[in-house]
Amino acid sequence: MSDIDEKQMILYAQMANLVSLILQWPDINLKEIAENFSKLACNAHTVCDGELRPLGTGLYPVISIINHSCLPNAVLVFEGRTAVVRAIQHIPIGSEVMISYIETAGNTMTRQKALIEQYFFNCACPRCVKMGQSDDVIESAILEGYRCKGEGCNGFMLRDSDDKGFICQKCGLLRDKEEVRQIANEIKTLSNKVENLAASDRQKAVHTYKEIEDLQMNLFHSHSINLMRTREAILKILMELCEWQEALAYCRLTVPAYESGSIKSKLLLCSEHQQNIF
Ligand SMILES: C[S@@+](CC[C@H](N)C(=O)[O-])C[C@H]1O[C@@H](n2cnc3c(N)ncnc32)[C@H](O)[C@@H]1O
Repeated sequence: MSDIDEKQMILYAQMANLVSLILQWPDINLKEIAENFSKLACNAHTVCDGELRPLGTGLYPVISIINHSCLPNAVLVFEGRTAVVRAIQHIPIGSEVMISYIETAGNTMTRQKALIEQYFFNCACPRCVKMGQSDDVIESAILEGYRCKGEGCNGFMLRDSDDKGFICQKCGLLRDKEEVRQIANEIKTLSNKVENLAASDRQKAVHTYKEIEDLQMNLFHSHSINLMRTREAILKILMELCEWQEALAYCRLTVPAYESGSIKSKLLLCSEHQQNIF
């Protein structure tokens, strides 16, 4: 409980009060109920269907002893209500089975933030202990950084020391920060628009997401998470529209971001996703 921030504590206390109001037991221990809510948050898992849509929360005592790694060797999937842990690589006898509690397609800071906020711990996995080291900086620049505009260059870019923009670490080309800002603003405007469209007009939503995709292809590295998320959104709507061939093409486009570096756990889910569609 000591690791939980104040806002979360207040939420647990409010939930405990609600339980007390419903049960009306004279000797109810509010602190104990709040503690139980915090234990549930750290040990429960989101139960998803075959298309990774969340169905609810489940507490599985055996699964809850499995630790987290941002470089997992297994994934947790659900067959109905049954939780299944599936190896995604050879796990030698005596090695620890590790799953990921969070979306692994994110840079170290993003992942650490998610783990602290949702599970209240500082991750000490082999990927997180490399934070700030060159491998980690490169992975972050690929997943969340900008694209080099040099013809055929797929280098990653880092902010230049004069703060004029971003320098490609492969060919040395500078990308002006004003240009980056302008495209980012256009993407933001379209993203605000598309949120309202997704429920009301799917065709228009796909059209707008494709405009965002074009801008993001110009702005971000080809393995960018932002680009992948836009493609996942297009894929979801195409599936709802039963546009299977185009959905398959988009499903395949989302794979490279997961293949980059170490994000292979999601691949298994992605291939399952494809099997469910086709
Ligand atoms: C679902 S439990 C996992 C089992 C737990 N280690 C145990 O002994 O019961 C989740 C808790 O394990 C710890 N944990 C899991 N993965 C970790 C990691 N990669 N780094 C640090 N702590 C971790 C955290 O305290 C987290 O709240």
